[in-house]
Parts: sequence; structure tokens; C-alpha cells
Amino acid sequence: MMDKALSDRKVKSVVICGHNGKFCGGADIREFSSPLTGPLLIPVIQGVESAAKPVVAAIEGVALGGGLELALGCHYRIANSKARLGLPEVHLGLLPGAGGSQRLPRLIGVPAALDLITTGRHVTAAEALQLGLVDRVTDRNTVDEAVKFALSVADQSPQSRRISTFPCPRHPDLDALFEDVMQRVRQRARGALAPVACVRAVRAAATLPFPQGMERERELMATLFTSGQARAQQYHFFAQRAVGRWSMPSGARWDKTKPVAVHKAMVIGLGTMGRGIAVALVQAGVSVVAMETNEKQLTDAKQAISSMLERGAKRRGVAPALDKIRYSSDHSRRSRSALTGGP
Ligand SMILES: CC(C)(COP(=O)(O)OP(=O)(O)OC[C@H]1O[C@@H](n2cnc3c(N)ncnc32)[C@H](O)[C@@H]1OP(=O)(O)O)[C@@H](O)C(=O)NCCC(=O)NCCSC(=O)CC(=O)CCCCCCCCCCCCC(=O)O
Ligand SMILES: NC(=O)C1=CN([C@@H]2O[C@H](COP(=O)(O)OP(=O)(O)OC[C@H]3O[C@@H](n4cnc5c(N)ncnc54)[C@H](O)[C@@H]3O)[C@@H](O)[C@H]2O)C=CC1
Repeated sequence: MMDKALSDRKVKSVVICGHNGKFCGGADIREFSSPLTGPLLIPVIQGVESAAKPVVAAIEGVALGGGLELALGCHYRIANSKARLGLPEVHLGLLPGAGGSQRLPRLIGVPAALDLITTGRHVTAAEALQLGLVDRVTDRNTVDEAVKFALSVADQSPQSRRISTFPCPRHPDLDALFEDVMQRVRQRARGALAPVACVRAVRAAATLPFPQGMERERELMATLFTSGQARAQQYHFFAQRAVGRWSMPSGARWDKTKPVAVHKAMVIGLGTMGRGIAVALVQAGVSVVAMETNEKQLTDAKQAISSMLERGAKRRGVAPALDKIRYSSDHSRRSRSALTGGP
């Protein structure tokens, strides 16, 4: 279809839009676990970008991942005011591997591209306009607006609109910027490969010509693509949604049930897990009765829990809620009544 539009001499400009009010949410993540088939996205995007006639992306709903990378291959981007855009690949253990890591910094600058690519956050159409990621935002029918716009630029050459030909905007101290961002992503997700690879890919965009940058992007993506971390994060994506559908045998579901505030809890067993759970509950404002039958464990746990609470409180600049936790070493009614508030 695209080839036909690009080769038909009667067609002066082209609009790419999605289906059902969504531009494109990106690749089908399920396909990543089997050999890749179908037209590879990179040559498709290159074909769009190098077209001799203007190509306009009409962005409604979402333009995420490969969807936004396709939009970056277009010469103009018009977004609906309700649209969301982003490169969330980092959450799947990947990087934007269809040229996104190379085109985005050239379009919106290195600091903003690093932010979007390493956090994977979605931006609203308004923020996208402010960043220069889209050219226009409309409240009206996006496809109609994009068609009008495409007709208005039909006689213009798209030469100056090809992002791959843009120089990456200069930054006064690239080394310091990358060092700072690398340190922050390493702290935020210790041991995670994808955020580090994302920073390296953007660095390639900032320091190498486009073709070499693409080659670096490919190398980094090849390492991530088959990594255990990427598999785990993609599994997590579907598991999170499966949990959302999960229900009790009675039919009760978390999303159809009214939440009940929890003020008190009992933690039984103060080993590795119990200590952390007790601390998390106290930090969430819940009063805890912590019960442990082994005296030595109980003594160690008291010390460990107090110091975890003190460290956490210091970090947040508040007083440690040591009075929110009481310890017990027996299962008697007395310790249970501390929980229920009874005699
Ligand atoms: C889209 C959403 C914002 C929608 O949200 P919402 O309406 O709330 O619905 P959900 O409940 O979230 O989803 C509904 C339903 O859809 C399923 N789903 C959603 N998105 C996807 C998806 N992308 N893939 C598959 N399925 C999806 C979801 O699971 C639900 O179904 P259910 O589970 O049955 O309930 C929201 O869903 C969302 O945010 N989605 C994720 C968006 C995203 O992450 N997009 C990015 C995808 S990755 C991508 O696009 C990257 C690419 O395109 C890369 C292409 C380049 C590839 C280059 C490869 C190079 C490989 C190198 C190998 C070299 C090897 C060698 O050399 O050796
Ligand atoms: N440690 C981990 O990473 C994970 C542990 N779990 C599960 O969580 C549970 C606890 O694990 P850990 O904390 O690692 O074990 P642990 O062995 O470190 O701690 C268990 C504690 O419970 C105490 N205890 C046992 N019976 C008790 C009773 N009747 N009343 C009060 N205290 C009692 C023990 O004395 C011990 O101090 C286990 O079932 C484990 O399989 C689950 C996920 C991860």
C-alpha cells in the first residue's frame, strides 16, 4: 500500500494513520519470543523517510515504541490533543531499535531524548508539541486535519524534514551530561542492562553520523534482544495484565471490590521476609504486632527492624515510627488481642 502511494505519480503527499483511533502501540511483544517475520520495521521507516513526497503521520490514541519510530520517519507529525506518545521499550528490557534512539535526539535534543528513552514515560500531545516531537496538535478529526495539511505541503520537497539528516543539537558539556545520566540510571535500576544500553545508544546519536549510530543501535539491541532480562520484563508485561483479570472462586475481583483501609496487621515469623513485611507495613502507617517464637530470632529481628525503620526515616527526613510496632513471642490470646484491640 505504502509502496503504491509512494510510486503513484498522481499522489502528491501521503498520510499515515492508524486504525480504531490508535496510531500504533508498537510491535507485538509476543513476536519477540519467536523468529521475527514480516517486513522489518527499519527498512519500512527508511523507505518512508526517503520518500520524494511529503509523508504526514496522523497520531491518534497512542504512538508507542515502533509506532513512534514510524512517526519519526515521517516528515510531519500531527497529533490529536488526547494522544500519548513514548518509547517504552526500556520497560521490556530493550531499546528503541528501529532508529528511535538515533532520530529522537536529533529532533528534540539529547537531554529530552535521554529522559524519554531511559524512563520510557509517555508524554501528552501538549508536552510533545512543547518538546518539538510533533508539529501540530488538534482537537478536531486528526486524519482530516492531517490530510488538509498534507495537501498544503504537497508541492514542497521533504528533503529538509528527514530527521536522519539533522545534526544532533549541540550540548555544552556532553561528557558531564552522559556521566550524570548514566549514574542516575544505574542507581534507579541496579544491574538492569536496558537503561544503560539506552544511554549508550543516545550517546552514539550525539557523537556519530546517522549510519554509524544505527549500527551501534543494532549492536546494543542484539545484546538486549535475547537477554534473560528482556524475557523476564516481557513476561512481566503480560503477567501484570493477567493479574488484572484474576478473580476468586466466588467471582470476586480486585477491580470490582471496594478497598478496605487496613490499620492493624500481625506478622508471624520474623525471618528474612517477615522483617521486610513488618517494615513496609509500618512505613505505610499500619500498626504491627510482630510475632516470632524463636527468642534469638526475635532479638535479632527487633534490632534489624529498628535500624531499617531508622534508615528509611532518615532518608525521608521524618521521625522513625518505632512506636507503631510491638513484638511478641507467643501465640496467646493476649498477643492476638493487641491486633484486634480486644481484652
Ligand atoms: C497500548 C496500551 C497503551 C493500551 O493500554 P490499555 O488500553 O490499558 O490496554 P492493555 O490492557 O494494556 O492492553 C490490551 C491488550 O493488548 C495487549 N497488548 C498491548 N500492547 C501489546 C503489545 N505491544 N504487544 C502484544 N500485546 C499487547 C495486552 O497484553 C492486553 O491483552 P491481554 O494481555 O490479553 O489482556 C498498552 O497496552 C501498552 O502500553 N502497551 C505496550 C506498548 C509498548 O510497550 N510498545 C512497545 C513495543 S516494543 C516495540 O514497539 C519495539 C519495536 O517495534 C522494535 C522493532 C525493531 C526490532 C529490531 C529488532 C532487532 C533485533 C535484533 C536481533 C538481532 C539478533 C542477532 O543479530 O543475532
Ligand atoms: N526468603 C525469600 O526470598 C522468600 C520466602 N518466601 C516464603 O516466605 C516464608 C518465610 O520465608 P523466610 O522469611 O525466608 O524464612 P525464615 O526462615 O528466614 O523465617 C521464618 C521465621 O518464622 C519463624 N516461625 C516459624 N514458625 C513460626 C510460628 N508458628 N510462629 C511464629 N514464628 C514462626 C521462624 O522461627 C523464622 O524466624 C516461607 O514460607 C518462604 O518460603 C517467599 C518468597 C521469597
